[in-house]
Amino acid sequence: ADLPSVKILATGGTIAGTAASSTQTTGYKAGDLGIQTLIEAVPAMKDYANVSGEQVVKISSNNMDTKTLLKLAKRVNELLADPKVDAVVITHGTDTLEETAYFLNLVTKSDKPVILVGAMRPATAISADGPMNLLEAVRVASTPEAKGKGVMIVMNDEINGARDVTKTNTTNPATFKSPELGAMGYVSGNKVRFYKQSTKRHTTNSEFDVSKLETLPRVDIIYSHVDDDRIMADAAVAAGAKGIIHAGTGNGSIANPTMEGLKDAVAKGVVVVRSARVPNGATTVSLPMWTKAGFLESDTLNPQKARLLLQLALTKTQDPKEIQRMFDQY
Ligand SMILES: NC(=O)C[C@H](N)C(=O)O
Repeated sequence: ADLPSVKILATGGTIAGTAASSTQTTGYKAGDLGIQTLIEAVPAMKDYANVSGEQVVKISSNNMDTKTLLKLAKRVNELLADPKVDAVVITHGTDTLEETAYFLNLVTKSDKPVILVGAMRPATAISADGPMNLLEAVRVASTPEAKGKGVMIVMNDEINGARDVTKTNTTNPATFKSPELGAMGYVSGNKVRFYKQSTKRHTTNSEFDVSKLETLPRVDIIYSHVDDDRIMADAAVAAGAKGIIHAGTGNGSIANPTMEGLKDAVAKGVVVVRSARVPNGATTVSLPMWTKAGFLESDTLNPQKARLLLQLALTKTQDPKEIQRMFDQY
């Protein structure tokens, strides 16, 4: 009775996936099972928390969209404003798990724990990873130390911070890692152990607010490559993009023809941010002409997270200096 109250919001994903046989680990139906079935599969959760569930959507997370992100964020804020709710756990597909986690890290108005969890094997598989992951997510959510650390992903015995975590393997259960910057903690045996946390702004220290938003500005990602040209930049502008994230080669480098397209985009009022297709390291100014062109830099945010930050930034300002400040702080 004295245990914390944890609300589990379910969105679908492989953790709720079903396949025809116990050996099938690809080609299954993601998001098939409802939240009640997931809760019933892990009775041990009641040793750590009073859990209750709520189904938000039932999707495979490759289909996540702005509408659902905003709906989820608003519901999380509503629940955490309730003194009877101590923490929220969100079950989610792994494909875009890092994006939803980072988005919530920026817009959650509470220091109560918000933990995202998924699975790489469907619920019907031998050695399905979902039930243990869910138990560990609830355990972390119920730990007093989890408060105020920002949104986290708990999977495969690791606690990773929303800002630095990324999916690193297409099929392996040990897929969520914070390369180089490292995990925040472990769920190890009977202990939840924390070692570090991000110094970046998040949750109660964030300036972003979704409470009055119905949509977000369009921001496209351009992935650079050998033989790159300006066609994607022109297409983004034609589609009405208010921002472009350039996933550059190396330290956010840009091919000359693409550079021309992006310069024209800036001239039309589009905010261009240099990120990188390289998984580690901060994007810094390596050529003065990129600064002169008005391009901003994403720091260590990968392109998909830089996109979300730019979308939120554009709900507040168009001023490149202000937006660069945000990239430096979040
Ligand atoms: N492992 C998974 O959850 C993958 C699935 N396609 C999803 O993101 O919903």
